Amino acid sequence: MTGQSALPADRKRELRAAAAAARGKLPADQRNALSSLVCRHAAEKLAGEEVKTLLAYVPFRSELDTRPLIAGAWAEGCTVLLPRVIQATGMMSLHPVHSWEELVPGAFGILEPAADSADRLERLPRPDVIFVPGLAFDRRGGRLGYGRGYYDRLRATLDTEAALQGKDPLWIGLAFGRQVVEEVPMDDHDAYMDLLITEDGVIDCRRERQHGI
Ligand SMILES: Nc1nc2c(c(=O)[nH]1)N(C=O)[C@@H](CNc1ccc(C(=O)N[C@@H](CCC(=O)O)C(=O)O)cc1)CN2
Ligand SMILES: Nc1ncnc2c1ncn2[C@@H]1O[C@H](COP(=O)(O)OP(=O)(O)OP(=O)(O)O)[C@@H](O)[C@H]1O
Repeated sequence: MTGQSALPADRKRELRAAAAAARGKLPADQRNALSSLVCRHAAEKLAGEEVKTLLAYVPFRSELDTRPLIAGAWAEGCTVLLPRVIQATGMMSLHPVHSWEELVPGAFGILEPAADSADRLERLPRPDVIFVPGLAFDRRGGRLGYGRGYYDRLRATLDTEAALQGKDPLWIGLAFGRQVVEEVPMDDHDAYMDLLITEDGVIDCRRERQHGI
């Protein structure tokens, strides 16, 4: 990693580049092995939580491969929602997906539900769990994404709805252990994770924040 600059925006940019490079250096076979470990920890966590609906993401570039987690959720009869990026507004719409065949390459080449996918979040049960991608995380639940704020905006939207419905989804960051850093610089709008899952297991970020560690 390079030395710290004074401004959070500069530090984020530096960390983004370093984290993307570190993740990209993982050979594919290791990435697959670590991904299945992370997915196994995540599935175990879900089994204990009575999850009916979850929001997942389909990996791109050298991201952790979440596909075993999605396939496992289908097998368990969970409703799996996947996001579709709406570039014009910076928002994401959420759609139930039942098979890989329903996906098409969308913005940034990420596999997403097709644009004409009928169901939207408004008419759906809210996700009980949200799996969040990221370039880097810290143990307190700090997260660094690609810098477009999609998940921060989703959080803001869901928080407004939660105030009406009284139900908060569990936010879970998924990452390789090498993506966990000492501290991610966080702005006011940045959403903290509740849990972070790596190949080493589950980190309760809420507890880490409470105990100031
Ligand atoms: N698998 C997956 N799906 C996801 C996300 C993710 O991180 N992973 N996102 C999480 O938010 C959203 C997509 N966000 C993205 C934001 C920026 C870039 C991107 O290519 N950025 C340029 C930086 C320059 C620029 O801003 O154009 C780059 O990285 O080269 C890609 C995806 C929604 N879906
Ligand atoms: N709730 C929000 N409403 C409007 N704009 C927001 C909101 N949250 C974040 N933004 C904007 O999004 C931009 C990117 O934020 P940030 O650098 O934290 O992205 P990120 O979390 O790394 O990216 P991503 O979530 O796409 O992976 C910032 O310019 C920020 O002002």
